[in-house]
Amino acid sequence: MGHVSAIRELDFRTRNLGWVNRSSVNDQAVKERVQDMLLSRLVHPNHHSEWLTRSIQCIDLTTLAGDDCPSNVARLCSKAAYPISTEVMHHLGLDLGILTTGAVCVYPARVADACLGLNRIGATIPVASVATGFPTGQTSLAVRLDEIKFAVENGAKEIDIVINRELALAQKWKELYQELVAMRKACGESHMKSILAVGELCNLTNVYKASLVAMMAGSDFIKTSTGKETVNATLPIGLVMCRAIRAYHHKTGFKVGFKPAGGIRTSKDVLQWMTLMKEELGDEYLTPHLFRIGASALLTDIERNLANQVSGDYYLAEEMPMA
Ligand SMILES: O=C[C@H](O)COP(=O)(O)O
Repeated sequence: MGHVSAIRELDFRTRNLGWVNRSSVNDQAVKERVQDMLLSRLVHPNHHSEWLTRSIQCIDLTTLAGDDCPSNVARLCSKAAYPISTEVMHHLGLDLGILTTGAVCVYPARVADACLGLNRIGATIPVASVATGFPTGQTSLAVRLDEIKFAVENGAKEIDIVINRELALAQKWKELYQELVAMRKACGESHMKSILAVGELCNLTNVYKASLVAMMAGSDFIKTSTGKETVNATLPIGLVMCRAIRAYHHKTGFKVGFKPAGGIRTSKDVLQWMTLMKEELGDEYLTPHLFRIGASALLTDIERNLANQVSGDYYLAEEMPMA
């Protein structure tokens, strides 16, 4: 059962603020679990190519710059549709066109350009839009909801909203839940990915509580960061969010996806994040309907690593096509 369609029938019966208020996180145990994972659970080098290729399908290929324009968004769309070179695809035994990124992610004003860019090359990759005053969310709720509607009307199938940090820091979980329910409604048929901006939530207990509230309000994904905070996606924070996803699934039966984002730039980073997903949530969470990686520069590094497997040469980032 899909979370989005189900939530309408639910009448929000999954809201359980008592559970939120009672929750707490043991920081030391989180640290030890992550250290153990990094020491003993990482992917064997023989499987790196396979895992890196798999990771490409989970990337939300992102551009969120003040100077974004139709031409760089069109290039992003081509890169999303053809993420690695023909030569590397051939070496991996893959047909051209079969491997794409999970989505392209842009500002609301660039959604129409992204839809056009993808249509022109016949790609059916979803367009994700950030919204609700990204990255800070510092505007009225009415304006934040209008921005969601604008992105949806322009063709965004996924909306990456930011939560109201003030409400989370003040422990106003009911008010945060109500805002998120309003955002969920504004998203309509489009998926809602809720960005917690974890680097601004002060502690891991707040990260866990905000994760629960976002899921109770109907988020399809919970996402770590905007990429604009001082602290973005870290493995301890990711572990806490994965545990919240697991607990929520056990209690309600809903599987919510996870999107680490911000500062994920290397193949080594992505292999660590994939290990976390596999260890904490299982293989099913290594697929694009439950796992996305928000990244602007990661794909180039993956491409360099895959090209190295083919030729034995190590290329500079600028030597990669459309890097
Ligand atoms: O949601 C995606 C992030 O904004 C991307 O962050 P990044 O530029 O650090 O990869």
